Amino acid sequence: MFFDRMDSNSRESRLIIAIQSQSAHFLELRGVKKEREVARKGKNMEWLESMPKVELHAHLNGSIRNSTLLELARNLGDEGDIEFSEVEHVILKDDRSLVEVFKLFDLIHVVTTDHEAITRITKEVIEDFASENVVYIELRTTPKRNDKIGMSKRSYMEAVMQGVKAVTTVDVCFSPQTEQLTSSCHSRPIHEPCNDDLRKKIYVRFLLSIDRRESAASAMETVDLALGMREMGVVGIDLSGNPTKGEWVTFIPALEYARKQGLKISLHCGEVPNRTEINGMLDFHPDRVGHACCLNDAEFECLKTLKIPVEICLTSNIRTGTISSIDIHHFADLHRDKHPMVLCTDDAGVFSTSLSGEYKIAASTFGIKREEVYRLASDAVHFIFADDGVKTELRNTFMAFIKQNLFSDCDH
Ligand SMILES: CC(C)=CCNc1ncnc2c1ncn2[C@@H]1O[C@H](COP(=O)(O)O)[C@@H](O)[C@H]1O
Ligand SMILES: [Zn+2]
Repeated sequence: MFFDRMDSNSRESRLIIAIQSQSAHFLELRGVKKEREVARKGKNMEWLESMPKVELHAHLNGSIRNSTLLELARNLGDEGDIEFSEVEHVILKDDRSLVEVFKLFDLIHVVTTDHEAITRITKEVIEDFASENVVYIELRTTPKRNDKIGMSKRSYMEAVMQGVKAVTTVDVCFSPQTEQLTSSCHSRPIHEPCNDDLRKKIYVRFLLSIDRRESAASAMETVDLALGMREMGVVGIDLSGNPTKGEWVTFIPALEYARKQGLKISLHCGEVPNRTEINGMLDFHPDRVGHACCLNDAEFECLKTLKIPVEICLTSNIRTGTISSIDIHHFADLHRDKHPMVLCTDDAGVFSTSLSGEYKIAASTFGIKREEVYRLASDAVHFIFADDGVKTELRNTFMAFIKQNLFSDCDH
């Protein structure tokens, strides 16, 4: 009953879906075997947990804890709003195709889209990332309107901000304005892993997402909202959603307006082999792209020439079959060419992963040495959308960590 919105409306999208589901079984088997291998190799890599990390591609609702999702669904079931037994297996299923992932998102949104739930999810997601030493995160979320419960895009975002303020287990710096004044922000160094007595600290910034199913006017509303929330840490706009729906050209006016007003732009690019769209997006020259999986040789060369930083989401790509096997992932090519890129989770809850886990997979699959992993993690600071003050502090954090861990006995 939640899946009505998932109908595929074009011949092209039906074809893509058919191809992907045909190969899904084979890929799943291959994927599971590979994942086990990677987990075995990555066993002694706890140091990745304590390494400071920067997360630049995390969808708020995709990062929800499984336990929270189940609890919220059960509550709605108790109130008679949904049939819990119908949705439980959808939540608990582990391997999902691209189509199934978007079905799950529709379900997640039914369960999470009220102010209280959004506040809770935001708080938990920030705490979870901070607990694995993520020191800077750009969380992205799609502001939603639901007239039935009096939710506007603005009140949705206010609920998100309440969640940021509700975090108690770590220090959160989220507003460029108040950061200058708050003693716990710029004046105090970020938690050093060798000193567990210090409270952890995390910088939080937001990208507002435009869902590909939205209209041009609705996208413009999101951009206006983002512009009005810059003092609350909104730094950019993301275009995301089911890549077989909608057309990216619909959103060009809103994205151009956002850019003109000083917001940064990240686009989900090349999740499916849509040549016109991939080329259009590269021509637009966004500040970053997510995924960049289905680029042909010429497009890949163009990406490299333009030096557009790529948000790489290994587990997401493998789980959804966007990339058939981890060892042919374009991470290796980009890494070899020193192309700007950053490892990210995409949807840590939906894909049961973590940022440390993504580094673990990259290090063990592609044989990257510890010093090189440190470089990869610290280079991410170049591509963040926050201001230079934050960049400087993050650079110092990484330098201190690397010094301590390469030249001392602090045991990790
Ligand atoms: C199947 C597949 C390739 C998934 C992985 N990558 C994704 N691609 C495009 N949009 C996404 C992806 N993961 C999450 N989203 C977007 O983020 C939303 C969830 O977070 P939020 O409600 O914006 O807080 C989803 O509904 C979707 O619009
Ligand atoms: Zn994404």
